[in-house]
Order: sequence, then structure tokens, then C-alpha cells
Amino acid sequence: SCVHPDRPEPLDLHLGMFLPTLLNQATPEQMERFFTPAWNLRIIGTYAQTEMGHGTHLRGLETTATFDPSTQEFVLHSPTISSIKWWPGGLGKTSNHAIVLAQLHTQGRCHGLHAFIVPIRDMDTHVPLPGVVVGDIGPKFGFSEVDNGFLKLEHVRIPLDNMLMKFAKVEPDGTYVKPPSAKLTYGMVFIRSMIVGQSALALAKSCTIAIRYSAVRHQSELRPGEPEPQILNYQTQQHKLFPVLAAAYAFTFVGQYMKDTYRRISGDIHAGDYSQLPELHALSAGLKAFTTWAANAAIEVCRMSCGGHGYSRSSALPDIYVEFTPTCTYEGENTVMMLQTASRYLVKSYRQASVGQRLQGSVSYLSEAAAQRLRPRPVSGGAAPLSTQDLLSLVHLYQRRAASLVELAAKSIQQELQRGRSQEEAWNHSSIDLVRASDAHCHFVVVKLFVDKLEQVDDAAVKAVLSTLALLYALKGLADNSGDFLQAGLLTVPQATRVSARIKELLEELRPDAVALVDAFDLNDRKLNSVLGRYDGNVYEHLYEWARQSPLNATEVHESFHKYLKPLRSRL
Ligand SMILES: CC(C)(COP(=O)(O)OP(=O)(O)OC[C@H]1O[C@@H](n2cnc3c(N)ncnc32)[C@H](O)[C@@H]1OP(=O)(O)O)[C@@H](O)C(=O)NCCC(=O)NCCSC(=O)CCCC(=O)O
Ligand SMILES: Cc1cc2nc3c(=O)[nH]c(=O)nc-3n(C[C@H](O)[C@H](O)[C@H](O)COP(=O)(O)OP(=O)(O)OC[C@H]3O[C@@H](n4cnc5c(N)ncnc54)[C@H](O)[C@@H]3O)c2cc1C
Repeated sequence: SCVHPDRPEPLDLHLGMFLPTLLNQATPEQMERFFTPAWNLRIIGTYAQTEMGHGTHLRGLETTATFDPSTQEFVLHSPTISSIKWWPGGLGKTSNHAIVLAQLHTQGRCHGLHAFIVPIRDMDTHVPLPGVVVGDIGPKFGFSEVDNGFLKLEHVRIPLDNMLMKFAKVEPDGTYVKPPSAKLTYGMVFIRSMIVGQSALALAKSCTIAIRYSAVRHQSELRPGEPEPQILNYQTQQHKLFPVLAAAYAFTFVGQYMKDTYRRISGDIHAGDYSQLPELHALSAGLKAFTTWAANAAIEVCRMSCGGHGYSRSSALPDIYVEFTPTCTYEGENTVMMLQTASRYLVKSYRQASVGQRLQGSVSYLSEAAAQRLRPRPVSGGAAPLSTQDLLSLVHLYQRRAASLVELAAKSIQQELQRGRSQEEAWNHSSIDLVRASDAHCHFVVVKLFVDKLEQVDDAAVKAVLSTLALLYALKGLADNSGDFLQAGLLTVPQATRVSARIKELLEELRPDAVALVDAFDLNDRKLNSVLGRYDGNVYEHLYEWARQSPLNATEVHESFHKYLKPLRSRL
């Protein structure tokens, strides 16, 4: 990571999952035996959970770890082709250890998924150990620097104390001791929380490149006879890029919040208080999905906004895209994560609120919504007056949209049940609504955190421009999702028209500050690694320079001319 800052590389899983999983799930003795050498890079580890046949449905994983009390060992085994571990980063060639997730069998019973530390390569020769079949899975969409691997375990024996036993335990006689909370073994909340910050960084990089380049690039005529304007002066260009800029700021604040929340709640967990784990799981799953989906789409908007040069790898945007897009899939596929937030949290909370329970945390608004439903509605009905200036009223609007979509999803489940479907069938037949509800909930959380953040800004000028960005973020989201707001009776058609007009004004207001706002992300040229996004704006000279370095230009006449073209021509 020192050689390629922010680029994927073979040690990512070691640093991002192997070490943190040890920190969270290893006993003090295991910390000494594994963490210290891992910290010193003698042990290089990866996190091997996904199998060829299953990534999402963890209960469907097939790898087994069977305890043999006669030797005090676990026998790790991949019983089928589909049970071969598949995808772990750094597994193919780099790692000498893996944390393997396997179904624990002891005393003839299966106790579900547990984590085991499995040495896979000889510590001196790096040759795979007996019974370990390991290799690289081949070329991918991107990530070519990373040896994502496969791992087939053939009755591989590891000592009893290689099971991560901070929570669940196996005694020497094979007795299984349950963890204090079954949910602790899921893990993954750490990385999901951190991915939110990665979304912000990917957005910040992309819009820095696209906005700087749009200030350098001149194209077409705005007024006949006048010099070609900077493309950043076109309203459509601003409409593409300024909402991305606003989202980059929003997600930066949400990323900081997620980091703090993770620290706070994981502190409680270490102290034995698990009460906030559901909130942390729901928030990290939902915001991981919400921010990665948004960033994934926005990177491509930025790339296309650079015209032809955006397609050149010199822009850095193609690499940013292929390196970022797997965040929508790994660490929990996004749709599945949205459904976790919806089901396990929003719908459950909705039901609790409906019977009058007061809710805490990010869903407390569902209590208010439930209370409002009990009050008689005003006779006039209709949407409340909308202020395109007042951020707090917009937060409230997002909150009411989320509440209404949660209600819609919960009602859909109810209706499906009344039709005689089973709970699971009713659930599947409502899952489009459930994902929509989660999306709206996350959108509300993002808008709220952005607005909350403004309260902490003292500098009046900074506060003013950040407020403009927050307003743009909120109104653009309103315009993009106007169907939801209209359907929920929170917006009228004339109000929607006013929102579009206000967005245009905000774009114009932001134009003079746009370049300064991306400079404020403080991403240096080395980190951006983009010819189009250079700080000095000297794009064309360096584009020419970059092309001259292309391997095809190493010789004036390419060997293909002598090998193929010339002989072919002589035969014609
Ligand atoms: C799909 C689910 C969420 C559901 O699993 P399930 O066993 O069917 O569970 P359920 O019945 O829905 O829920 C049971 C219960 O467990 C809770 N729960 C679920 N996940 C967590 C968690 N992480 N923390 C805390 N709690 C969790 C749920 O909310 C449920 O709670 P409840 O019973 O309602 O109170 C889960 O299995 C899962 O997380 N799958 C995704 C797998 C994944 O994330 N794999 C990542 C592999 S590593 C990787 O990709 C590395 C990337 C490379 C890089 O970072 O560079
Ligand atoms: C670059 C990269 C690196 C990775 N690194 C690692 C690693 O280091 N370690 C590791 O263990 N794994 C790793 N993975 C694997 C990754 O975690 C899984 O691919 C991911 O969890 C998704 O699981 P899946 O592939 O089984 O997708 P699937 O679950 O098969 O998803 C396919 C489709 O089915 C849908 N679907 C599945 N279940 C449901 C459901 N219940 N409800 C509705 N729709 C559903 C999904 O929404 C999706 O549209 C990596 C993957 C990639 C791409």
C-alpha cells in the first residue's frame, strides 16, 4: 500500500481483514501467536469465506471443520467442487495463512460457521502444505494486481487452539461453548463501515479530475464570435458534476460518522454490551450499499463528462471505476445488504412503533410517524409548503418519505400474508418495496448527517458554501426521486417545478467555487495519478508526453510491420 497508494494490492486482505479479524476474535494467546508475526509480515493472511457455490448465503457454505479429540485437532475439508474457497484476495500466490470460515462439527453435531486459522504454505519455502490445493482464479474485470485465489482443503489438520475462540469455544473433550451473542461471529461490520469512507474518496477523486479538467477544456461556442468557453460553464456539465461534488462532501461526513459509530459501538461490544449491534449492522449494511451504488454510478458520470479523454487510462477514471465497482458486490452484495437493513431493522422497528414502542437511534422517526398516523389528518390534506431554502424542512421531508416507504413495504408483506402466502414468500414478493424503503432510509440518514455537520462549522464563508452544497444534494435527490415524494403526498407538481428551478440557481451559485471545493479535498497529483486532473491544469502538454511513453512508441517502426504487413504486401 506504500507503493500504490489507494490501489488494490495483494496485501489488502491481510491489512483490511486478517489483522482486524484477529483483533476482534482472537484470544490473548492467539494474539501473541498470530497477530505479532502477522503485524511483522512474517505471517501473511487472507480472509477465506466465499466459496465457488456460495458467497451471500453463509449458512450454505460447505467447508467443514471436524474436531478430533484423539489428536486435539480440527480436520478442515472441502467436500465438493462448489465448496472450494473462491475469491479471497492475496490467496492465490501471496498468503501463507488464511482465516477459513467453516461449519464446525464436534461430538457429532454441527454448530454453524466459525473462523479457523489455517497455515497454507511453508513459512520458509512458500510451497503449499500437504492437503492444500491453492492457486489464482484468473483474470478479472480489474484488480489485476491482486491474486484472488482458490483454496481446496483435503483433510487438513490444524491444532485445537487455531479456532478463533474469543467468543465461541471448543473444550479439549469436544464440548462446544456458545458465544455470548450468535451475531458476533458474522463480523464484517468493520469493513462495511469503512467502505462508506471509500465511497467518499472515490467520489472526491473522480469529481476533482472531472471538475479541474472541465475548467481547462474549452469547447464549442456559447455566444457567437466569442472565444470557446470552459466546458464547466455549460449548465448541463454543471448538472452532471456539481451533484457529484455535493455527494462527495456528504459521503465524507457520513464516512466520518460511520467510523465514529463503529468505534463507539465496538467499544461497547468489547465491554460486553451487545445492545447496539443490530443498529450498527443495519446502518453499516445499508450505508455501504447506498454509498457504493451512488459512487459507482457517479464515477461513470465523471468519466463521460470528460469526453474522449475520459476513456484514456491517463485520466485515471477507468481505473477508479474498475477498482471501485466490486464494493457493490463484496463484503455483502448490495441488494442483499439493503434487504438486511429493511427486514431485520426497518420493518421490525415499524412494527414496534405501530404498537406504541418508542424507538432509539436512526429509526426513531418511525415512532413519530406512527404517532402521526393515530392523529386525525387535517381536512385540507395535501403537501406542506415546501421551502427550497430551509435545510431542516428538507430533512423532515426525507424522513417522511422514508417513513412512508417503510410503511408501504410493511403493508405489502401484510397483504401477501393475507393472501395466504408463507412469511418467506410474502417477504420475497415485497422485496422490491423493501429495497426502496432501505434506500429512502439511507438517503434520509445521509441528508440529515450532512445538515447536522453544518452546525459544527464555525467559519461563516465555509458554512455558506457547504450549505449550498447540502441544499443541492437534498434538492437533486428530491428531483431524482420525485415519484416517491409525489406518491407519498409530500410534494405537488408545482413544487417539483420549483425544485428544478432552484437546482439551476444553485448550480450557478456554485460555479465560482467549484474548483476551490475540489482543491479542498487535498488530493495531491501523485494520489490522483491523472493527467486530466493535474493541479497545474497543464493537461495537453502532459497528455502528449503520456502518449509518447506508450509501449507501442518504443520503436519508430513496429515489428508487426516486418513480420506481417510487409510479407503480406509482397504477396498481393
Ligand atoms: C446475507 C446475510 C446478511 C444473512 O445471513 P443469515 O445467516 O441468513 O442471517 P439472517 O437470518 O438474515 O440474520 C440472522 C440475524 O443476524 C443478524 N446479522 C446478520 N449479519 C450480521 C452482522 N454482520 N452483524 C450483526 N448481525 C448480523 C441479522 O440482523 C439477524 O438478526 P435478528 O435475528 O433479526 O435479530 C449474511 O449471511 C451475510 O452477511 N452475507 C454476505 C457475505 C459477505 O459479506 N461476505 C464477505 C466476504 S469477505 C470479502 O468480500 C472481502 C472483500 C475484499 C476487500 O475488502 O478488499
Ligand atoms: C474483487 C472481489 C474480491 C473479493 N474478495 C473476497 C475475499 O477476500 N474473501 C471472501 O471471502 N470473498 C471475497 N469476495 C467474494 C464476495 O464477498 C462475494 O462475491 C459477495 O459476498 C457476493 O456473493 P455471491 O458472489 O455469492 O453473489 P450472489 O449471492 O450469488 O449474488 C448474485 C445475485 O443474486 C442476488 N441474491 C442473492 N441472494 C439474494 C437474496 N437473499 N435476496 C435477493 N437477491 C439475492 C444478488 O442480489 C445478486 O443480484 C470477493 C469478490 C470480488 C468481486
